[in-house]
Amino acid sequence: MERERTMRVAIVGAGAIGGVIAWHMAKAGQRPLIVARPATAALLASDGLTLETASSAETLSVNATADPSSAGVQDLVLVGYKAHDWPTGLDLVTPLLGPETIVLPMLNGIPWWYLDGLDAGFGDRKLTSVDPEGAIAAALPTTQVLGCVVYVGANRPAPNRIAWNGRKRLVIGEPLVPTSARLADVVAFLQAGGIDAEPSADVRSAVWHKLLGNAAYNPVSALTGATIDAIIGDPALRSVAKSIMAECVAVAAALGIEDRPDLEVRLELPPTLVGVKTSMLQDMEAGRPLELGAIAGAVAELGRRAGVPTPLIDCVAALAGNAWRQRWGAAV
Ligand SMILES: NC(=O)C1=CN([C@@H]2O[C@H](COP(=O)(O)OP(=O)(O)OC[C@H]3O[C@@H](n4cnc5c(N)ncnc54)[C@H](OP(=O)(O)O)[C@@H]3O)[C@@H](O)[C@H]2O)C=CC1
Ligand SMILES: CC(C)(CO)C(=O)C(=O)O
Repeated sequence: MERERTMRVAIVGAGAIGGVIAWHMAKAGQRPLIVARPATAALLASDGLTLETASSAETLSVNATADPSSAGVQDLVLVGYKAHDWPTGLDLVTPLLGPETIVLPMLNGIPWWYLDGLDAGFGDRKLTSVDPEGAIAAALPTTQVLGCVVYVGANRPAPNRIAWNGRKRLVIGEPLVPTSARLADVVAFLQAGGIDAEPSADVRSAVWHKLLGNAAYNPVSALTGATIDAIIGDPALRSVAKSIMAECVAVAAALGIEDRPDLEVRLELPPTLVGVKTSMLQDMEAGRPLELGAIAGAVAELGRRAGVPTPLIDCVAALAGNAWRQRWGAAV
């Protein structure tokens, strides 16, 4: 309880997900420090952070800075970058870190730390598709990281305005041990901040559970413009999504994940995802890079190491990357 009151907490990257989490924590009175690039930080500091839903909009004042070194060492740093922004975004994260700081990466896909701590011989621990130069692993020892799986639906129509579709669930777990006191502390702190945080004793299984949907829907949505319900409702796209899920399950099984989901059940649509554009479709429409490395490339990379082919994942990712280049004219 004492730790809860005195915890120094920063949220780096207040995009759609960081914004939803920051807004709820601010609403609960926790006032985390938001660290962002200068334009976003200035707007947040002057105009506050607005969360809008289908029926409401509320603006809260927030603490925001573009200068993490002025903030000093934090107890907990939540990071809301897309996977490919982590290497360049480290500059805003590292000044906040001391030896005891816990880093909570709120991201989709296979995280850079995935192979650290696994006994099986799948080659070295570096995942080229998500940490090409090893910069993230070098800056953030896995001992300081808590794994995190994000169940939130949101987009960001303006840098200080978040459109929220609902859900604010974070599944959090230790990468190297099943549980710990710090995991319980972080979960309790986030719950006190209004976040539906829950601990997982097997965060890698939780990563795969969520990834099945992202791998199946996000690249297909970027290619077709379809919302998730439209993909599931179209027999041909549903079949593609199901086959991608099957490839993911095969890779996960080869890596020792025991969860064998019924894919027809996995393809049932939760009401919260009706009409939802995936984050990758939002990126395709806005000309922002696609998060293909973490959501498709890393599955393929792990598959290669474990001897499991992923031809459909490779094909759909190649098509989505090519479609982005055709539309936006640069490398992705
Ligand atoms: N959106 C969604 O519904 C969901 C997203 N996710 C996952 O959550 C993660 C975050 O996604 P989301 O919130 O949508 O992403 P957004 O694109 O909305 O936000 C990304 C944030 O990162 C910041 N950023 C990017 N590059 C840098 C950099 N080099 N230095 C500093 N800041 C940087 C941006 O800053 P700036 O303000 O300056 O632009 C922005 O605040 C992703 O892995 C995504 O897949 C998971 C579930 C649902
Ligand atoms: C589950 C889903 C589709 C929710 O928005 C998501 O994770 C994403 O958009 O990347």
